[in-house]
Amino acid sequence: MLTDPHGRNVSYLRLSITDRCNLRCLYCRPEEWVFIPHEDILTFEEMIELAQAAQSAGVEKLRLTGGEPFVRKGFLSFVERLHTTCPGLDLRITTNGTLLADRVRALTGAGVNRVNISLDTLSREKFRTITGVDGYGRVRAAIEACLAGGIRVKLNVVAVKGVNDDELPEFVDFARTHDLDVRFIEFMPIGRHSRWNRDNYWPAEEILAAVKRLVELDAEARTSRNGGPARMYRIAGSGGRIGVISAVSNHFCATCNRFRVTSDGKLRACLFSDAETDLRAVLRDPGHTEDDLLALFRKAGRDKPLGYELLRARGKNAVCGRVMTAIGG
Ligand SMILES: Nc1nc2c(ncn2[C@@H]2O[C@H](COP(=O)(O)OP(=O)(O)OP(=O)(O)O)[C@@H](O)[C@H]2O)c(=O)[nH]1
Ligand SMILES: C[S@@+](CC[C@H](N)C(=O)[O-])C[C@H]1O[C@@H](n2cnc3c(N)ncnc32)[C@H](O)[C@@H]1O
Ligand code: SF4
Ligand code: SF4
Repeated sequence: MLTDPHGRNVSYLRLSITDRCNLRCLYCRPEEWVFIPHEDILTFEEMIELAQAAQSAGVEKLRLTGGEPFVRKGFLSFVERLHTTCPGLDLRITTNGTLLADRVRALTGAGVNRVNISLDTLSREKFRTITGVDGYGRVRAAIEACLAGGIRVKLNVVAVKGVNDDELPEFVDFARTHDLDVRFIEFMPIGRHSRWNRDNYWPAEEILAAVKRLVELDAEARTSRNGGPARMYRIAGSGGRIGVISAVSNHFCATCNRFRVTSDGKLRACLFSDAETDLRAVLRDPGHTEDDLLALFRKAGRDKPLGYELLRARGKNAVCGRVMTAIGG
């Protein structure tokens, strides 16, 4: 088990499959961006080796993210191989949902039965404004296909004042009528060109207060030890839940259980820290063994920061330089 000086254990790894994406969400990355060169991206074989090493180090849950994981050619066969090679690893995916609708059966066959889908608006027009693409219908179709196919869905909504604060009632209604989790994520000041500012930042407590004016909420206890940072509330009389991820206002770093690996093989012990450990160099060294990777994991664990301290120290700048599409969220 990987532990750090703050008494935290790492049991959850987020692996970015690619930094490429078919959307250009305004809160996530700048219009123009230089992608990581192809040869620097880990091969699927390298990713599988990494997942095996992580499992040996005590990782129980692996989230595949991006960029958009489904844009990478061969992604589904990779998931299948991962499922076979690392039985027992809880496989999850975070996706924008645009390429998902007709892949649901293949996903369940590959052992994935929980998917987090990002959707920041319930308006087709606004979707186009936020993402630059007319893809709203495809995401809605993916949600319906997942629910019909037995995949549990959580919706991720990045809460941006002046963009989607007017849609709170519609999202609450969506959670209630679809019996699913809708989680509002505080907009984080990530990436050198972040559009984050005090005016568009919508704090979780304000969101919760506004939801409580609409419906009665019952706080839910955390049940999974590999769970994420969301605080969840059940909408009274419904199977739907509302959650907040208060990454800026109310840090959850004291219980942080995760590492991240970027698609170019850099281990980040904290989302907010650009301190990275180069796993790719080890993976591409013909003489390497799993122990070499484990030694790097342990070292990164020992140096894992408390992200909120970095947030506090950032002044007016973004908390880190890498963009979200490259880190994986
Ligand atoms: N600051 C911070 N934000 C996080 C962390 N983990 C996830 N997030 C953010 O939470 C949002 C939702 O992330 P997801 O990819 O759905 O993952 P998750 O919330 O861990 O998912 P579950 O395992 O289903 O709870 C994204 O914006 C992430 O950047 C974390 O450790 N620190
Ligand atoms: C970087 S995306 C990658 C996976 C996939 N493309 C998607 O959108 O779900 C992972 C998560 O990060 C969230 N995200 C991106 N930029 C963010 C920001 N600046 N603040 C908060 N969350 C952000 C997205 O909404 C998404 O839920
Ligand atoms: S990586 Fe996800 S959040 Fe970022 S632009 Fe793509 S779809 Fe949007
Ligand atoms: S900010 Fe860093 S330390 Fe805090 S919860 Fe997120 S990843 Fe963990």
